[in-house]
Amino acid sequence: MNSGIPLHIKQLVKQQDDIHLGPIDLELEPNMTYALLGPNSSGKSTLLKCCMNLMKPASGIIEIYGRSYPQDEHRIKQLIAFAPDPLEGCELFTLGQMGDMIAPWYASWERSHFLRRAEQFKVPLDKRYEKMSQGERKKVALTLALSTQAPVLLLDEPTNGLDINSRNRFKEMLVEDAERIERTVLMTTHAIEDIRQFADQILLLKNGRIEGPLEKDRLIQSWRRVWLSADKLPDLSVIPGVVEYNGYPYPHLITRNWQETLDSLNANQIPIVRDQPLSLDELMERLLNE
Ligand SMILES: Nc1ncnc2c1ncn2[C@@H]1O[C@H](COP(=O)(O)OP(=O)(O)OP(=O)(O)O)[C@@H](O)[C@H]1O
Repeated sequence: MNSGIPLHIKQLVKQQDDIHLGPIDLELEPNMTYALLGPNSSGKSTLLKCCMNLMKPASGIIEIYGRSYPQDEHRIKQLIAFAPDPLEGCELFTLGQMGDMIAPWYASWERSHFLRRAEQFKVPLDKRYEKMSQGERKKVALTLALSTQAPVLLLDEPTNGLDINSRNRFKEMLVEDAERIERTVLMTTHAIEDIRQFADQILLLKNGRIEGPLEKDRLIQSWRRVWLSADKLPDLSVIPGVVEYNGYPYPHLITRNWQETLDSLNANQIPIVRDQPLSLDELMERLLNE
């Protein structure tokens, strides 16, 4: 069992082409899955690569269980695994060969586990990466990363290109692993289904800064669309939590703090006709655009 913070980013700054990341401060807890969301080209993959020391930040410190680059690189590489999108420099190798190359890095690598993952994904061990489809390539990256059994897992758009069966197998693998090993997962994604199925916490990368972690279930409870009686409309300035009000065709508001809004509507004797949570899709869009 490792002690300390699985991934701790302190004051990271990175300039990459036309994007500027940072300063970023972030602490990830054990046994949590974090979904890192952000617009295209906002720097999500760049941040993951910095965590693997595949890209160097201009400044800042990245610690994995208290160990930092460059002095602890060897030990860190046993604690963290990365499924990039795509795997670079692997065109001529097969999954079997890549497994053999990676295995010595990880004390926790088990060949039987690796073979079972490959079988579950139905990805061939002897086909060269360059000849694989996009989905097969994704399964190679996931098989390798999961087989390390490392306590910190970085996944770049893990379900992008996966067929329905593979997606379900991937979910089963994460659940199965979570029952056996302590693992913190940080995944970038644009897929609402990934957020729904996998994420405990949401991280938003906006304008180079991280917002969050935001607890997914709490967000779902807090954000709500509320329809009001047209007879008695509120003075919105006195209702806390309201982020939007629309009078047509039926008066309704959107709140980011349902409990506070509810209490205030009740206190002001404003009748609620109906209320419902936002869809995850709308919720994430609003968070990203806020
Ligand atoms: N290998 C590279 N060489 C040069 N520039 C790169 C490279 N990879 C990414 N960039 C640049 O870094 C910036 C951030 O890209 P990054 O891939 O980190 O964004 P992202 O948020 O993961 O995007 P997406 O959601 O589209 O995958 C972009 O401006 C991109 O052009």
